[in-house]
Amino acid sequence: MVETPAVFLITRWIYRLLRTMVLAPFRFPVAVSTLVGPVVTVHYLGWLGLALGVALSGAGLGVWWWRWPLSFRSLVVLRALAAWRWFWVYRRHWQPVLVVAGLAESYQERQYLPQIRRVTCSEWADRVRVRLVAGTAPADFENRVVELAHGFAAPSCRVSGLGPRDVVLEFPRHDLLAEPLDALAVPDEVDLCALPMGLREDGQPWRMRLHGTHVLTVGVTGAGKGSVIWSAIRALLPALSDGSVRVWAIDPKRMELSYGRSLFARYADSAEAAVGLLEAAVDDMQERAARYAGHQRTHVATPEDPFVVVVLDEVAFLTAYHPDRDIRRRAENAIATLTSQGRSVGFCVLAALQDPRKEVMNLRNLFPDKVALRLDEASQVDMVLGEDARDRGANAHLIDPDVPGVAFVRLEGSPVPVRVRVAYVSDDDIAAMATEYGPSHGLRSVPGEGVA
Ligand SMILES: Nc1ncnc2c1ncn2[C@@H]1O[C@H](COP(=O)(O)OP(=O)(O)OP(=O)(O)O)[C@@H](O)[C@H]1O
Repeated sequence: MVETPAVFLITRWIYRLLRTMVLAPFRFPVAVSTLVGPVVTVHYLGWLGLALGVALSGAGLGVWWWRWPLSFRSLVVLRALAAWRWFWVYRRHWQPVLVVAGLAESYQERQYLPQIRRVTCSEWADRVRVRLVAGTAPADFENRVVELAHGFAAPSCRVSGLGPRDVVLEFPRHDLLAEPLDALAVPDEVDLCALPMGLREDGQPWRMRLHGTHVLTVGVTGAGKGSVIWSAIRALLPALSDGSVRVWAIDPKRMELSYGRSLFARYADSAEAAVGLLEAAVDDMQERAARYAGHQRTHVATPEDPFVVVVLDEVAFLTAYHPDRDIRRRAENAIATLTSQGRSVGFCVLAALQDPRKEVMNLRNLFPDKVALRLDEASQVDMVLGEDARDRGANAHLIDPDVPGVAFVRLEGSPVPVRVRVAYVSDDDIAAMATEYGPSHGLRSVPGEGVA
């Protein structure tokens, strides 16, 4: 083994120290001027000058905070917080946490650590930009999100790539989704590509697309699947009353959707009727597709050609649990046809499911969008959100049972799953929705017999 001579080590330390001192005013101009400014002031103007300077700066900051609180918050408060968090949390614990988590690399008896490049704070999270050790990959961090979150005392950690050799670790400081959300206000206008559903963990509204897609909501019993369905229906209400959107509902449990029955253009609660409803949807869809062929490539929702949302609660009842094989086969065929052909002609399936295993539901890949509420096992997360989702922090199997309505979803254009909480639409809300929007919508449903 070759030992590095002490003189080399000392020279390297001195070089590093000098480099830090020279670069510090450029890297941390505010911190350096806050430290150096008072010393220079005392030197040239004395203590009275310093007192005056402090008073003037304090007054200036006060006016800034009072007149422009938003810019004060982002340019002063959050930056000061970032500097503090960099120093107190990340810098201080960086080496032990990374070594214990197995993210430090060794080469020829020397240890190489990924370097913190920058820490920034948003209202809800810290973002730590990290320079990787050459020869390592972002996936090393993705595989250690649980260790990193615990190591820096954060509720979770999410990793995203930022060009070659750079990753960003996002650590929430507190959980904005801890409290339940009441049902959201009914929007004035319906945007089928962005229905207001709840809140994202970064404090932004969570909006869900229905147009041009199908959505599968998966979660154990009591995870909040009903909230996803009802929040979507609530966001559609104005379009239900003007007739440009129609909801066809299948309610095998006869519990979830029956409250709002008067909102649905069609409703079925028995297996036979449910399959009839699905097949009727396929017929309508195919008739529309034939009409559009060669004339129209995209669907625009109008009362003449409404956007049809087929809401399917506990889809496994039809595809796996029903004793009649013929029912299961017909249901699967109809769902597969609707999901594979319905998107461009204005048919959308919004389905809920408890158990995502293949033997229960082998059509899940026909749903482009998934909502993963609390799940039983890690392997189920892979089934719903894809194999890489847990590596990116989407641990839906670790969602606390005390926070129903919390889920992971992938937003458009981003591979990183986002944690959201769907608003809770209570039975009273549903009753009020049915009273206000139901009768004018003119429902014709035959309970128990299915298709109206
Ligand atoms: N978004 C939410 N926010 C807060 N609490 C919720 C939310 N969604 C559901 N809950 C609570 O959890 C309970 C169960 O919810 P819900 O019936 O929607 O779950 P589910 O997934 O549909 O279950 P099941 O499969 O048994 O029907 C509700 O009665 C309510 O108290």
